[in-house]
Amino acid sequence: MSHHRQFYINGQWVEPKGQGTVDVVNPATEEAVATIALGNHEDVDLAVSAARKAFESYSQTSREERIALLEKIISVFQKRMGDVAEAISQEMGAPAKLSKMAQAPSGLGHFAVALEVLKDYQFEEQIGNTLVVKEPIGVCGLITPWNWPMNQLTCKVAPAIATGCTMVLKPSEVAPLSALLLAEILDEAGVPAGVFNLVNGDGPTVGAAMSGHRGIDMMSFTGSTNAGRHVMQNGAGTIKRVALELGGKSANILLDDVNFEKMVAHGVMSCMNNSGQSCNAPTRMLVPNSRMDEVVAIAQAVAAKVKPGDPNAEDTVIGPVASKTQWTKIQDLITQGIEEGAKVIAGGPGRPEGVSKGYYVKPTVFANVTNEMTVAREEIFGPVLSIIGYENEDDAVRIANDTQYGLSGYVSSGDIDRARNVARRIRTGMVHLNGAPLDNRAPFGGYKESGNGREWGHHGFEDFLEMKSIFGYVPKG
Ligand SMILES: NC(=O)c1ccc[n+]([C@@H]2O[C@H](COP(=O)([O-])OP(=O)(O)OC[C@H]3O[C@@H](n4cnc5c(N)ncnc54)[C@H](O)[C@@H]3O)[C@@H](O)[C@H]2O)c1
Repeated sequence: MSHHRQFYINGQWVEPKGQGTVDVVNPATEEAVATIALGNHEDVDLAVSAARKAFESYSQTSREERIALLEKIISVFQKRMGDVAEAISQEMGAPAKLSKMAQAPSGLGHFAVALEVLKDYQFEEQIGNTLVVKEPIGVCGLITPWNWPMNQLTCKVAPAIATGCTMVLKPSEVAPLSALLLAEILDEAGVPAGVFNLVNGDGPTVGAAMSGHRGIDMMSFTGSTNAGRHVMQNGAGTIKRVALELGGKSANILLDDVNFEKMVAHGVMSCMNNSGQSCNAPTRMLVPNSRMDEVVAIAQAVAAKVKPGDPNAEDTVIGPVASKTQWTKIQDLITQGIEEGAKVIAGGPGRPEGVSKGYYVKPTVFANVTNEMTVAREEIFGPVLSIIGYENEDDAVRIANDTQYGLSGYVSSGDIDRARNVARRIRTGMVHLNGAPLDNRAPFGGYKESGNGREWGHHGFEDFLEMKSIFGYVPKG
C-alpha cells in the first residue's frame, strides 16, 4: 500500500488539505506500521462534490451494470484476500487465523450477498394505480469503527454500490489500512470516478463535517453510542437519514436444562473471541443461582486456557486489544468491577504473566455480578465476562432486558420451544438460539441505544433507498 497519506477522491489518489497526521500502531508490538493523514472539512467538501457529480450518472445505471460491477469487485477482492487479512492483523491485532478465516472473508461476504440480493431485488411495487419506486437515496456518508474493520466497511459500501448510491467513507483512524486497501480494490475493479471516495480523519473533525454536510443525504454510522449521538445531532440540521449501529451489552441466558459444560464453554469463548471487541459479544452470562458454583468452575477452567498471544502465531486464540486507549479503558473497568464487589474468577488487572509489550489483557471472568454493577451495564469491549445469577425464567428475561442496549441476545435450552419463547421476550435486534451462528443474509442491528438501522442482506438495502409514490401510474393492458 503506497497511498497511506493520500485520500481517494474522484477516482484518484490525492494529497490531503488537512495538515495533521496520525500513526497506525500495531497493538501487538506498540510500533507504528504506517502514518495516515488527517483530513479536514475541505477534504470532505471535495469528496462530497465528487460524489454528488458522480450520482447524476451512477444513480441511473441499470441493475445489470451494477451486477457486473459487483462481480468485478468480488474477483479483485478475492485476489487481495491475503493482503486484507494481513492489514487487519497489523492495524487492530486480530490473530492471523481469525483475520484469514473470519475478518477478511466477512468483508468479501457482504459483496457476495449484495450481488445475490441485487439480482432480484424488488425496486418497484404496483399498488392500485400507483407505482412505488425505490430510488438510491443519494450521497451517503459512511463512518466505521476498528473492531471488524473490513466487515464494517463492506456491509455499507456493498449495498450503497448495489443500490446506485455514491459515497464518502471515513474509516476509523485507529484501523484505516483495510479502507485504503478497499479503495485500491474498488479502483482496480473499475468503480466509476466519484462513486466511492475515502477521506481519513478523526470523528470530531471529518466525521462531524460529514454528518452536518448539506451535500450528504444519508449517514450510515457504526461505532459507540456516544459518537452515534453526535452524528444524529449533527445530522439533524439537514434532516438527513441517520442509520446507527452502536454498542451492546448482550445477555446470554442459559436456562436450567442446558448442557452446562458445553454452553458455559461456548459462552466464555464467544465473549473472548476477537479479544472481546465485538459489539454483539455475549458479555453478560445469565445462569440459575442454583447452578452458580458449577458454572464458575467451568468458566474458570475455560478462561484459563485462553492465552493471549502473538497474532502471527498459528495457535493464538486471542491477540491484544486494538489500542492503548482501549487497554486503559478495560483496565479501569476491571478495577471498578473489583471495587464494586464482583468476584474475579479468572484474569484481573494488568498484562498477562510474562508479557511486557503489547496491549494484551488477561481474559477476565467476574462472578457474583449484579446487574447494577458497572461491569454489567457498560460496554467494556475487551475480553471480560460478567456472570449474573437469576431465580427463574421471568427473572432471567427481566435482567436481560434491564439495559440501555438492545443489540443481541443469546438463549440456550434443552427444549427448543422454551428457548424460542424466551427469545421472543428479549428486546434486542438479534437473538441466537442454542449457539446458532450469525447469518449475513438476515438483518443485523439493534433496538434501544444500540441503534436504529439494519444492515446485511436485502434489509440492508433499505437504508440506502428513498421511496417515491407515482400516482396515476395505471398498469398498461
Ligand atoms: N452495532 C454494530 O453493528 C457495531 C459493530 C461494531 C462496533 N460497534 C461499536 O463500535 C464501538 C467501538 O468502535 P470505536 O471505538 O471505533 O467507536 P467510536 O465511536 O470511537 O468510533 C467509531 C467511528 O466514529 C468516528 N467518530 C468518533 N466521534 C465522532 C463524531 N463526533 N462524529 C462523527 N464520527 C465520530 C470515529 O472516528 C470512528 O470512525 C463499540 O461501541 C461497538 O459496540 C457497533
